[in-house]
Amino acid sequence: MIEVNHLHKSFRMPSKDKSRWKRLKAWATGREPAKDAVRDISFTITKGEFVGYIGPNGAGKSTTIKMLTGILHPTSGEVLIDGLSPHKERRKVVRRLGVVFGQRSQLWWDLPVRDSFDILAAMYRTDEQHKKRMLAELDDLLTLHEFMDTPVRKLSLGQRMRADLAAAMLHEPDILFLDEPTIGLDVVAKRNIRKLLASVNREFGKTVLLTTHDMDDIEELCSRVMVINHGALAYDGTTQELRERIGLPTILRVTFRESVAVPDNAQHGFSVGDGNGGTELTVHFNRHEMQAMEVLRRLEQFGAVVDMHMEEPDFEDVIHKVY
Ligand SMILES: Nc1ncnc2c1ncn2[C@@H]1O[C@H](COP(=O)(O)OP(=O)(O)OP(=O)(O)O)[C@@H](O)[C@H]1O
Repeated sequence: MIEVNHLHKSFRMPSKDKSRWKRLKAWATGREPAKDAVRDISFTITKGEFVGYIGPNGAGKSTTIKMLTGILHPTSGEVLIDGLSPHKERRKVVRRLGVVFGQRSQLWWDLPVRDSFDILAAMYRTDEQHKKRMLAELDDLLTLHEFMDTPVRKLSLGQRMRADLAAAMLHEPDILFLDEPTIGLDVVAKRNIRKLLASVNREFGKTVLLTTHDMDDIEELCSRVMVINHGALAYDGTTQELRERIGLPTILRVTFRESVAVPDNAQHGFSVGDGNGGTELTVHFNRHEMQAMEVLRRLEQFGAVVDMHMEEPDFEDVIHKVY
């Protein structure tokens, strides 16, 4: 179980004063300006939950995760992992945690995957038999044998993510922190990783906290989502309720062979945006109510369509809408 109570983190920022003396004085007296990266966050995650932790760049996600793992000390407030404080009892806590960073691997770049696992097993003092049993279980789940003897630098991104996931689970932690595990993957690899993450949660019973900028990750995997913005928790609830709250329209940009004039009519099922009267028209529609093909079919009554381009609402707009 993860308990977070009134968590706060502020960073002291170097003074911008031009005078070196004043900058030194600000540093020595602790009067440098402070930046609040995480502001009074509280939540509880119970065993077996799969929770999304989302927010725009700079919102405070990594800072929170770093406090949960004991890398950073909170300025105030408290984190408890199974009743233990990560920064006071770091050794005990890290045994219960597995962490995957999509942007950087915790494996040794030039070594075969197998050697990285050996090093990690030694670091966690996992005995040989236990390691073999765990690797066999993880191989069943993640098909590791395909690349066990390949140096990490030669793995595809999807394979590297599978190897990193195995590395994070080798010491059998109950809790996984996944920081953008699908970043950079193509559609097929993303789908595979999502399937694996779902099994890790359902079959292995791991509690998962997932940070991502990919709304599909959230929609497919998480029963609960927390949104953080400017360091504060803006939403904590089910994905279903979040989806309903979002309700932002999808944008369709359509190019017609000739200029069109489309009357803005609620009966269309879409609303007309920029470009009416010209050849490039923007329309907005709700994907939950109507499919893009149906919108196109209706638009074709007004002229021949030669090209189209669909855009989902911007992630940050979605988050703003959540407030
Ligand atoms: N060591 C640090 N010193 C000063 N400021 C920091 C430090 N680490 C983070 N910050 C600031 O705290 C705020 C929150 O940063 P954080 O990395 O937690 O955001 P994030 O939500 O993880 O963003 P991203 O999605 O871009 O990874 C940002 O304004 C960042 O500049």
